[in-house]
Amino acid sequence: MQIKFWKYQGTGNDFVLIDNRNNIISPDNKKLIEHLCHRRFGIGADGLMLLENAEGYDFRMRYFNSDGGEASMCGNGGRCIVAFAYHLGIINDKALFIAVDGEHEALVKDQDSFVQVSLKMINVSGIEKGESHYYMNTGSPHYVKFIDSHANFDTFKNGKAIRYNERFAEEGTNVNFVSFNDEGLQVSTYERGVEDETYSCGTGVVASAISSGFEKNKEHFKITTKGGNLEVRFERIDTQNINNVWLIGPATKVFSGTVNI
Ligand SMILES: N[C@@H](CCC[C@H](N)C(=O)O)C(=O)O
Repeated sequence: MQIKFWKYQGTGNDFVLIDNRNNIISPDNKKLIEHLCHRRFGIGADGLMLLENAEGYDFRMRYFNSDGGEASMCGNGGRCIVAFAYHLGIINDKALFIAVDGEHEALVKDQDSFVQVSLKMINVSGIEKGESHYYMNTGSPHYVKFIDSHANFDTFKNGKAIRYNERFAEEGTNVNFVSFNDEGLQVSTYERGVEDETYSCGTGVVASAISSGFEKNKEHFKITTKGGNLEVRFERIDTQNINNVWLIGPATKVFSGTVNI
């Protein structure tokens, strides 16, 4: 059987998108999802998303890491699926959708070669502050560590060591490294479920901005990632509660095609 797919990327975090409103793919088919994301034997992506019907919402987002496992929230994926819904004509300049972590609003600005998507993320609470790290859930779990510079820094090696340490080995965590520059922040991320450094991670950039906000007493950051630039805004209620979190950046359709499944 052949199915149609679309490939999108948001600051280099890349995804296979499938319009699953007619249930053409079973979300339980882990092997197939892993195969479609494989960079040698499949289409190749950090993750796969199914756009599905959801009563009371424009659509449901189901996100899978490239290992085929249904994962927690993906911020860049959220921005890309909003662009996908816009290109399919499901939404105009606004969206309200449901994902694994709850409902999300989004705003769309068409820039011809890409779509600028502002995505409202969940409120963040229960923030852990350690000697040299922050740990929080921004839709997905994120460990954030500040480093002096990204020059010659090995995100894969250092990220993997934290992701597989005694505390995180079983459940996994995403690991972000943050350095400050004149523009704002530079962030690199090791992602669980991809088990590699990705070019960008939306929920990771949000966790990095919230952590940096405590250090710099700010509520708005411009962020550089390996795959491009993002912006994060939020409102700090107190040391444990962050509300009105927005992740803003480009989402681009790369190509579409059909694949045998
Ligand atoms: N790339 C994502 C995060 C995807 C989920 C993560 N790998 C996990 O399993 O926690 C993003 O842009 O937020």
